[in-house]
Order: sequence, then C-alpha cells, then structure tokens
Amino acid sequence: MTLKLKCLSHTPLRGLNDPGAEVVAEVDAVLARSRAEVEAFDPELIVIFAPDHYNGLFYDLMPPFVIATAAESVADYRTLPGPLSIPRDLALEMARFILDSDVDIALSHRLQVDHGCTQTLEEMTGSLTRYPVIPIIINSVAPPFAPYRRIRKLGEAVGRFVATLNKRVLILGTGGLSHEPPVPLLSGAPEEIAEFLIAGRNPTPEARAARQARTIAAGQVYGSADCPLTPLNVDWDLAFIDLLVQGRLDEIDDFRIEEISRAAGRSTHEIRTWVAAFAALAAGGAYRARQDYYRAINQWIAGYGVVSAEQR
Ligand SMILES: O=C(O)CCc1cccc(O)c1O
Ligand SMILES: [Fe+2]
Repeated sequence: MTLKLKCLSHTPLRGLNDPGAEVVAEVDAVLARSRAEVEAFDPELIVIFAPDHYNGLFYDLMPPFVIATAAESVADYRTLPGPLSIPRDLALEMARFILDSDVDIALSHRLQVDHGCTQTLEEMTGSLTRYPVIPIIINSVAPPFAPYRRIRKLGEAVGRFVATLNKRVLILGTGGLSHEPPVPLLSGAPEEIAEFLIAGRNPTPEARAARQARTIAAGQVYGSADCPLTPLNVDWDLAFIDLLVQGRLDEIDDFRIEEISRAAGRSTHEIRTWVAAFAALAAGGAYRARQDYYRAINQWIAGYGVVSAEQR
C-alpha cells in the first residue's frame, strides 16, 4: 500500500469572482501541478473527506459523519453533474471497519454531494469518475459538531483500513482554511430559513440561483469594513498548516470549536476534512508534508491553501 495526501481549499467562487489575473494564474498553476502529481501517482482508490453545505445533508437527519456507497453531484455553482464511481462493496467494508473501530459513522446508499466534494475531485482528477472514490462527509457547517479529537479517531480508522488494502490510495481533504461565507445558522433563524436548513433538499433552480447570487455578492465585499462576516485570518491559517507539516496532530485534540469560529470564521471547520486526511496518513507512521501554496483570497471567500504529504 502506498499513500499520498492532498488537502486544499475549495471555493465555488473560483471562475465567478475575479481576484486578479496574477492570483488566478498562480492558483491555476498550483492546481495543474497537483493534478499532474495525481496522474503520475495513478491512484487505485481515492478517499475524499469533504464537507456538505446544506445540499445533500439537512437537519431532518444530520450525521456527524457519513460514508457513501453511491453518490450523485447536485452540480451547484459550476460543478460537474452526475454520479461518482464508488466501489460499493469496498465502501461498505470500510464502513464496517470504521464501526468496528468504535467510531459511529452513518451510511448512505444514495448520497447527494455538493461542490465541497466535487470541486476538489474535478480539480485533482479532471472528472468525477476518473478513479474509484469513496466519499466521507464530515459535518463542518451545521452545528453542533463532534469534537476535533473525534475527527482524528475517524481518520485513524480510515488509515488503518486502507493499510489493509494492497493499493495506491490518494487521500483528499477539501475546504477551509479560515473563511465565513454567508451560510445561515439554524439557531435564531426565521421560519423560512429554518425550514430550508431542516428540509431543503432538491431546491428549485430559482432558489439555488438566489443562494448562489448571495454568495457571489458576499465575495465582492468580503473583508471590507462594511462586511459583517468574520474576515480571513492569515496567522491562523499559517499556524494550522505548520502544525500539519510538523506532524503535531496531537495538538488538534485541544482545538475549541467556538474559539476557531470567532478567530477565523464559522466555515473554518471545513479543516476537519484536513484533520481526518492527515490522521489517516499518520496511522501508517511518520509522513513528509509540504505547503504547496497559501494566499488569503477575499473575492473567493477563502484562506486558500494547498498542502501535500506522503509516507516517509
Ligand atoms: O454555497 C455555500 O453555502 C458556500 C459556498 C462557499 C464559498 C466560499 C468558500 C467555501 O468553502 C464555500 O463552500
Ligand atoms: Fe465550503
């Protein structure tokens, strides 16, 4: 078994809001290099840890984490439509292994996934079906959340499972770093918003368009004085990347959810997917990691980072 890891931010505003030609070219270049590395690695399996943003998962039944044996893209923003190629029996075996490891993961035989999963899959592989992939969605947007130490346990279980396979496995984490797009909160929400957060699956095209227009508009003022959303936090992001690169994963057990929300924005918790990915890699022993890229990009509402790692 050989493991390779890529963790990167996603932002559906890439291609919609313009952070300037230089930034666009930098990000295009780092993504093209990453994509070429994935092609050269030629994974036999991808495990992607991803968040959902009230597209596939709602408060009618909100799992802390869920593994899918079948999934379809909701094709929000400009993401690709269609099914993912999930090896059903292997996903089921992984679910059993995780449960046997005392981690209570939910199971879906028909999951809808959004840009939080599909954008990164497309950026890293060029499509949703190029390689067999097992998606594990970690609740990072819909509080309350399981504590960070629990995410490490999930990642470790996945890492121990993939160690039993004789395969080249690419582990992906997607989201973060610091950021706060205008995603509503259930607590204190007016009736109509609460109804959406509880039971908003399969919205009308008009409702989806209105939501996306709100995100685009927020990106155009994000980080300015008249934007009420928590701004990007470069120091927080770089400290988090350092922690991962230096292999100090045990410190993540002490991460405080409210503190992170206040310091770096509510959607910063998408880094939970990075935590799981690194914990999976670390389950196989020491690793070597590097920061490929970082830039705070207000127009995209993203502390935008790319980190790679492999086993030593
Ligand atoms: O549509 C949404 O609910 C949020 C979209 C969104 C925007 C910026 C960065 C993100 O990570 C993200 O997910
Ligand atoms: Fe996101």
